[in-house]
Amino acid sequence: MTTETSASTEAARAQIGVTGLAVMGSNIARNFARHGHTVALHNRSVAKTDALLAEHGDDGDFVRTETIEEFVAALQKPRRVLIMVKAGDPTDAVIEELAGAMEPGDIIIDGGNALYTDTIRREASLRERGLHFVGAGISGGEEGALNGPSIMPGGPKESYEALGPLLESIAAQVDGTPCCTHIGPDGSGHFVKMVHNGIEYADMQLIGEAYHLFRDALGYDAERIADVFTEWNAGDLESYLVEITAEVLRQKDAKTGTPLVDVIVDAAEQKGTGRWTVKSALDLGVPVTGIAEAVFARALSGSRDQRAAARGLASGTLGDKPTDAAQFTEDIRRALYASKVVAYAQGFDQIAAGSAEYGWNVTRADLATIWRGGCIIRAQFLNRIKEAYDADPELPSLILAPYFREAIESGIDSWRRVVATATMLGIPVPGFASSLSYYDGLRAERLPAALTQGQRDFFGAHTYERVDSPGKFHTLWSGDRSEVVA
Ligand SMILES: NC(=O)C1=CN([C@@H]2O[C@H](COP(=O)(O)OP(=O)(O)OC[C@H]3O[C@@H](n4cnc5c(N)ncnc54)[C@H](OP(=O)(O)O)[C@@H]3O)[C@@H](O)[C@H]2O)C=CC1
Ligand SMILES: O=C(CO)[C@H](O)[C@H](O)COP(=O)(O)O
Repeated sequence: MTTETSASTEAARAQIGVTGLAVMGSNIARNFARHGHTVALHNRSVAKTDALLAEHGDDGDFVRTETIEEFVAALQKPRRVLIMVKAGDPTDAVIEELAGAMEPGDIIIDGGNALYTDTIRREASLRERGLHFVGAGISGGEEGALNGPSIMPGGPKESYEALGPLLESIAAQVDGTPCCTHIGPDGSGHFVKMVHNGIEYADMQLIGEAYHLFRDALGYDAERIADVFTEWNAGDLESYLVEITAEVLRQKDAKTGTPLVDVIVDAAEQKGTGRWTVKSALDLGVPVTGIAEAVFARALSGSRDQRAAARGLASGTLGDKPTDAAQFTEDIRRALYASKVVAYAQGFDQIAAGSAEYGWNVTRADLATIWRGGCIIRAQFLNRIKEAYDADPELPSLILAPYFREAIESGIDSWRRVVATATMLGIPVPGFASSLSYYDGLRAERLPAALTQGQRDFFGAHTYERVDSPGKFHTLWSGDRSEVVA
């Protein structure tokens, strides 16, 4: 049923309003309408509203509006408005305009990729004006927005009571459970979405490294590599990203007839959520090496002038390529799985640290549950993560969960062979290598940090702890080098 009436001609009847009708907003609006909700539509430039109605007006019951006043007037109370515009200043501008037209008790939801500290600020400021502000991470891209995204709403618990059923109705469903749950107060929803994207970066980087090894160590063409990823997608690596990797690798370029991947410039771009994740991890003191390497790998790939200037640098003596392709393929699979576990473990550690820092009480098992469907990192694997956190919500590291521990310990030799082989062939594998180093660091009996502490005490009297006595100590390095209690 299509209803393309103007809001000024009828009473407020829309259950939800969506402002910002680009890729994400238009598809989410259609998703709401397809689930039987009446949706008020608004976009800064009316052309997008009209295009949506012209192409998809049959999806359900829409209310066309042009101005913010008309838009707000079209909504049932308490009014619920989903903002899907560019993050940053545009979001602030839209919030300000909406807040001026809305009433206490109404709910503004920001579904964009906002920085969580902006969300904390916005929530506090709107709360003072009597409005509920919900920062909701939404993942799934265009397809997910239309057919069921993963939704991570933060904000006041009471606003979730008015909002939850609506959001859950359009979210992806896995085993009858919606991929949407209340995450916690203020910026928690956008924080976990940010870390989700950081994990997305790490996962993509690791898949890219596997592809690189197949191409340059085994000499496989894109089609053959696609076959491997397709096969892997039927096993414990089953995931959206592995699935689309095969599709991208199989795609032929219409102009040249060669695999599309071979004509795409090898410079990865980024909008910023991966970088935010790493900055936040630095502030929280959580080592997210897999995510950081992925962000830096994109930056390196994009340093085109520097790379062009460095192209003739010597490789040194390289080793032999693997002779047993089947064995090396299995090694790469196990290295990919183990490195993935590390990247997810680090991301979940960051979520625990952020939750503790801001007092959010985020339940990691709930996150694993709602990331099983709809989002970019959706994977079989997340069922195992959910089980691990269900069994022990305070698990010190995902790596220690029996299932993951077994997977890593049984694949450790493969992991080492892959990193060693890549190093001997001059193939960069920052994701595989740093994950392995993290794993070795985590399990180490004794790290060289003792020396770091000694050096710090030497040049700055920063003190150290002893293995055999409590308290802090300092050596009089520029005196008689005796030790004093600090
Ligand atoms: N694309 C994706 O796959 C995903 C995107 N997101 C996030 O969702 C949000 C929407 O993404 P997407 O659909 O790609 O759209 P864009 O991020 O490209 O934003 C375009 C929309 O923002 C509106 N806009 C821009 N500036 C202003 C302004 N100053 N005032 C009012 N409206 C403004 C545009 O209106 P106009 O038409 O008038 O220019 C248009 O509706 C973003 O925050 C994005 O980060 C989240 C998950 C996935
Ligand atoms: O939020 C998303 C998915 O969950 C976007 O797809 C993501 O922003 C893409 O990031 P980038 O452009 O930095 O690769």
